[in-house]
Amino acid sequence: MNTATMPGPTPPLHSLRPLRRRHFNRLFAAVYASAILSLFYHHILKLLHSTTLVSFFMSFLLFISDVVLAYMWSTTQAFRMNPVHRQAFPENLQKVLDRKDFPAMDIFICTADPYKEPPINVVNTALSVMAYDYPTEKLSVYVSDDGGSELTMFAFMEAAKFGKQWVPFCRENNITDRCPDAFFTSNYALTPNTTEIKMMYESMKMKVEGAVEKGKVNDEYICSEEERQVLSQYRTKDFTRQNHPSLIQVLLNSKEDVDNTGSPMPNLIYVSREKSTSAAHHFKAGALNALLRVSASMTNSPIILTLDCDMYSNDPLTAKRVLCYLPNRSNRPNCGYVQFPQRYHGLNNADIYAGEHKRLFLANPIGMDGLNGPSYVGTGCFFRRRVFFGAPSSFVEPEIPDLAPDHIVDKPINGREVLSLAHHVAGCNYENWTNWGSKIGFRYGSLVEDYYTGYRLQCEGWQSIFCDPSRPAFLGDVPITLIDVLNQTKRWSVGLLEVGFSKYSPSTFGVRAMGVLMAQSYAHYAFWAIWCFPVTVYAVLPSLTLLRGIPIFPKMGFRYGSLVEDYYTGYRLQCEGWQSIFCDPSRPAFLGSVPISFNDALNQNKRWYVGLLEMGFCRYSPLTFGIRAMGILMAQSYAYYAFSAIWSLPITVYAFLPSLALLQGIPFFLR
Ligand SMILES: O=c1ccn([C@@H]2O[C@H](COP(=O)(O)OP(=O)(O)O[C@H]3O[C@H](CO)[C@@H](O)[C@H](O)[C@H]3O)[C@@H](O)[C@H]2O)c(=O)[nH]1
Ligand SMILES: [Mn+2]
Repeated sequence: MNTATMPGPTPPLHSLRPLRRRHFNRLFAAVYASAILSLFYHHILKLLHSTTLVSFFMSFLLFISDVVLAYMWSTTQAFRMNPVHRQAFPENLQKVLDRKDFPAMDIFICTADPYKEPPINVVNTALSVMAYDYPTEKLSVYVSDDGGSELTMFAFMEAAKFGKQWVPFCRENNITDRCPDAFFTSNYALTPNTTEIKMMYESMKMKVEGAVEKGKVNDEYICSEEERQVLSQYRTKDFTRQNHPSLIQVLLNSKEDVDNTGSPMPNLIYVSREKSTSAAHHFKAGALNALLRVSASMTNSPIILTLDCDMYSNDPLTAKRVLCYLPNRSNRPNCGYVQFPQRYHGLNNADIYAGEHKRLFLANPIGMDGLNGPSYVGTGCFFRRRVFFGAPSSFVEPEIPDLAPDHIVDKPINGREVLSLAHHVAGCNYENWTNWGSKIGFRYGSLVEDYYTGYRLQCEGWQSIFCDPSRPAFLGDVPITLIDVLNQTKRWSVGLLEVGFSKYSPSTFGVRAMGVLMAQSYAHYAFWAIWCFPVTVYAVLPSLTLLRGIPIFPKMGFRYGSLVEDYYTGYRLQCEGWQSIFCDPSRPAFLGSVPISFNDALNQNKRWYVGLLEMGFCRYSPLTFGIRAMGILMAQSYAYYAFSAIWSLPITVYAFLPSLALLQGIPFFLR
């Protein structure tokens, strides 16, 4: 029975708390902005007063560098204006929603190359989500294989068998690490049960890795005529990864397949979209759009999770956590997706290479979450299927009505009718003359389809939510070799610049569509690559100018002397070892005039004090340099003057504090 219909207060599903530091951040931004303005004032003076071409050029480079730095700083401020902290309470879900009313979920896992992305890891990712703490018959896992490889297909045929043991094993033993590899490398309890399942896992792993090593599936591993037929599709003439027909295989069907306890299994569907060297395939965005359509023809679940093949689920509660927000339970009426941060396993604690991208994936999203919601980062993101079909208020109809997000599929997923539609929509020419990639689905036009798609969705008016539970929901691999990191950085920079300089640039189109602060956040990423300019200039220019003896930074006045040149000069002479004599005859040898107006006296005092303090705190301070140079007594005499300004502290305190204390009745002096 659904308790939500019973009277009484419903327990909260989530909470939202703005962080107190936002006040400080705003104040700091104001102060910092004025400092930047005065820096620019200095720069402009410097430019106007430069005498030679070389010094003008240097000043100009520094000026441009600082302009870039200031611009990037200004974009980061959008993240700091209103950071928020969110919490979900999945434990309250059962009081609000009956398990049978949980929405179905389609989970998309992309893989592209069996050699760079070992199939056994992809299988681990898939198993970790198939074992979600969620009604299994409502989960459908779709694997997109852009590598078009029999190795991946074989790995998933094995995974379908192993899953029938693994899913109930996790459920019955209430395992938290539902990614098999993570579980077997953790400190798990050794029972006959775990030893048995570990052996099954190891045997699957051996077969899959053995096949990858050989580059083809061994005949002895193929256990049925059906499997042989499936694999033979990859062995036809002219079959290459860039050129092959669409391959769709229902490996598990929740209506028919049961696990070893008799409970239904999730759907598991392998998809390798049609590829042809003459048709654009749009990389991952293309793969995701093919999955959007294939899944629409088979299950059409209202909620979609996208995952990179290396990002396994680290928390079985995640799907339930999402229900605390989606489809319509958040404070955001147009919430289109819930983004979890990218977290990684296998980094050392200090993460000395900053591979975790904490700013990108943790610090900045809480700032965007306080505005209209975080950007989409390609993985660990739960979407409402509806977001891919136009703005919240204007639905864009797909060309086949059966692909629309509200269409209910009531035919068996491995029936002829469904499969023929699925193959049709997985075709490489299917998207020609349609809205896919522009108004429908994941957007084409940038190498970073995730950023671009999230950006365009938010421009349409969709909002999002950032969900960062203390136990990471997903864990992925971080690139560890220099070449991989460079490649990734290059791909990201180019992709982001493509958006920055397109007609949908955040600084033009974006500002109008989503307001200044959100647009600034997106601009921060779009123009991420321009950091390289100031970084290069500041890395190289100072050393070059030093070699040429050209001063480029403003001079600090007090280094060169003191306002009280008399005191300072005498002091330095005595430090050098000169001595002196005091002569005070009874008739004054000289007479001067004394300042008599209050203002003149104040001015003189101020000048003296500042000059003396300059001395007291410079590197020739009587307290340090002086003691070594002239002995303690002489140094003390000079220190007496150098620090004469600090009299002001006790004088002020003794002037005010006793009266204040008296007024407040606080006893102050000894009785
Ligand atoms: O033609 C392609 C290329 C890639 N992929 C898959 O896309 C995912 C991400 O690709 P990867 O090479 O690992 O890129 P990363 O830079 O590590 O990924 C980050 O950046 C990508 C581009 O912005 C996003 O798609 C990812 O979600 C995000 O994690 C992987 O699962 C690939 O298998 C495909 O399916 N088809
Ligand atoms: Mn990756």
